[in-house]
Amino acid sequence: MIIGIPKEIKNNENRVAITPSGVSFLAKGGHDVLVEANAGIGSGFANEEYSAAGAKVIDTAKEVWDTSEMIIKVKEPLSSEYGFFRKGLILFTYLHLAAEKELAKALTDKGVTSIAYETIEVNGKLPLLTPMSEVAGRMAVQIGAQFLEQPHGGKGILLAGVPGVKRGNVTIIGGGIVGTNAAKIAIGLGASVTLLDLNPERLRELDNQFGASLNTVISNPANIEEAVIGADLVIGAVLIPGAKAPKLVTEEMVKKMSPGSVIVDVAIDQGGIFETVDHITTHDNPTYVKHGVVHYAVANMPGAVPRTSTIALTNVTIPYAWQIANQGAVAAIESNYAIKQGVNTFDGHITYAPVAKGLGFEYTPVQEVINSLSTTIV
Ligand SMILES: NC(=O)C1=CN([C@@H]2O[C@H](COP(=O)(O)OP(=O)(O)OC[C@H]3O[C@@H](n4cnc5c(N)ncnc54)[C@H](O)[C@@H]3O)[C@@H](O)[C@H]2O)C=CC1
Ligand SMILES: CC(=O)C(=O)O
Repeated sequence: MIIGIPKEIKNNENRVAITPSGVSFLAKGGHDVLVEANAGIGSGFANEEYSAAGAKVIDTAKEVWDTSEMIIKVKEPLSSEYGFFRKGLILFTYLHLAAEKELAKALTDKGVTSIAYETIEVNGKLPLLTPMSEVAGRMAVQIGAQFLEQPHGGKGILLAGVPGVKRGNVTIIGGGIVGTNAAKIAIGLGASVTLLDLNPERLRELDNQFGASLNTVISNPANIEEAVIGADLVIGAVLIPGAKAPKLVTEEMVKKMSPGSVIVDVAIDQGGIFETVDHITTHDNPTYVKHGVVHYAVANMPGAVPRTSTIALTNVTIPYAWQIANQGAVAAIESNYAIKQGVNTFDGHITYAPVAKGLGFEYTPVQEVINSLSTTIV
């Protein structure tokens, strides 16, 4: 198969979808890998390393998109890339379509086979989301600590406190991968940490893992309000796979937070959990202040630590890319349930139920679409 790796174009997105060792693996398997010139520079991988690994380095994004049967990316295509879509093209990347109506429309209008990293599922877990959630969870605390500093607009507190001065309060909403990693770092910094989740079993596991250094609280509106109002830093880490994130923190709650507190809405890629987060921010301009509270809502946080993130991401994506490249999309979808769960659009249909519901579009199971096709699709 011809596999294309365009350079990422989102603001400060320095990750790349494949490392030179990933290229070598695919190339040795007989696949042609086209890498756009300088796609790996931000992650510290030079064009020459890709060439040496067996890739063909291509000057323009257009040539990469137009020549490839499968495009592997990191982030969702931006509108300037929609013109490259065509029927049967396989797109393997993060998509977060529940928060991206125009993209969902463009993918279905053009009949792209889009396979989203974040909905590939194995035993109820999301293995292609996990490493980036680990990165973002760990980053959320260091970013929050930075914006609590007065020169960065915060109230001027040190999360760790010092002898004789109390520690800062960190509230984490959602106790999955992001939440657990945020808790680990916040506890390590010496903050007083409260974590809320809907799932009592998850809270039990976290209680066993962190002991008395973590307050675990069941998530409901009253408990969220209490934990948010008393916090210096609130981290949004909720996920309902594929679906738009629920707005759990209301504007009234944010108004009651003390001035100079900080919100880091990691779940912004699925729409965010704070009513007061009304737009996605960027690494260039990461925060805004509303009701005296600093809001951070960057949807590609791992893009700021690209070397770590690229290696962590490609560790988990390459085996799936390998299977899709070897078998073609239809056979890979039919033979691997994890890949089937990743398919968000196929032949003009939305094939992932929570995305369809979130966008108000019709849902068609991918197997139904495949069965209805009389012609063979790659
Ligand atoms: N902004 C960024 O750069 C990045 C964002 N993310 C996003 O972070 C979010 C969280 O991801 P993960 O931790 O991997 O998900 P996860 O599935 O591991 O954890 C989500 C947790 O939310 C809990 N939850 C669901 N409804 C809840 C409610 N009403 N109240 C409290 N907890 C609730 C679930 O029980 C689960 O424990 C996702 O939207 C993910 O895409 C991940 C990586 C980077
Ligand atoms: C999960 C995701 O969207 C990211 O790492 O950018």
